[in-house]
Amino acid sequence: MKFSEQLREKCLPIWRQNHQHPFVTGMGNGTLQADKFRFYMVQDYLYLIQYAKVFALGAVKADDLATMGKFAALLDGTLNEEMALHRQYAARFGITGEELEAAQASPVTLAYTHYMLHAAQNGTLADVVAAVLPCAWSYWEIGKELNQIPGAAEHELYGEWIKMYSSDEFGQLAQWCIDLMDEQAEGKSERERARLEEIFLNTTRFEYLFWDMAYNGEMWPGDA
Ligand SMILES: Cc1ncc(CO)c(N)n1
Repeated sequence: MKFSEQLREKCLPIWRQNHQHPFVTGMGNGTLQADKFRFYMVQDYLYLIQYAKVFALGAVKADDLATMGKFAALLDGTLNEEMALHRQYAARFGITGEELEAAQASPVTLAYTHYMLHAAQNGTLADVVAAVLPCAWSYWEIGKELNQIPGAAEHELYGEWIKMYSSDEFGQLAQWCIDLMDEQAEGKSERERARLEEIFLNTTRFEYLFWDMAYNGEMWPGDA
């Protein structure tokens, strides 16, 4: 079994919980309240700013030009395509790009992004990939699953989200991360593989916490 398959298998219970989270199922059947999505969109924008930096660290840690170029493409895709979706949604909610950028990160957004940056900054290229893989892979799977629901991709609010994450373009980037994980795990010691598993497990858990934080509008104590 490929290393990436082993990772996914080990996290399967949480992986399934991510797919079944009411935020996710609510986007699929259109019942998610718009204010929950608005909260998510702002937090996800802040998340993506830091996530983009993890891709930049991937370029720093790569030791061949092809891999550097791919991380540069992932960085560009995040800042200029994925975040353009968020900026469009924000405009519909009456929020400007500047307001988005200046928003306050929630405890979970901060913990998740700092965890990824810490793993990437202190680790090898394999650690960088293990940190970002659940993000790209689970969004692609969720996007494809929601896209199967008749009419979901045409929903006036959630349709664009579903189209973006189920797209072939997003899927190709996710697949590239999966393949790079397998390539990087080859020849690594048991100890190193265990560390990669731990990082993958933790960011998979953070994906769940992120959906939950968005669903419940969780902010800092004392903040609305
Ligand atoms: C929290 C989170 N995980 C993954 C993605 C996919 O890029 C995203 N936009 N947000």
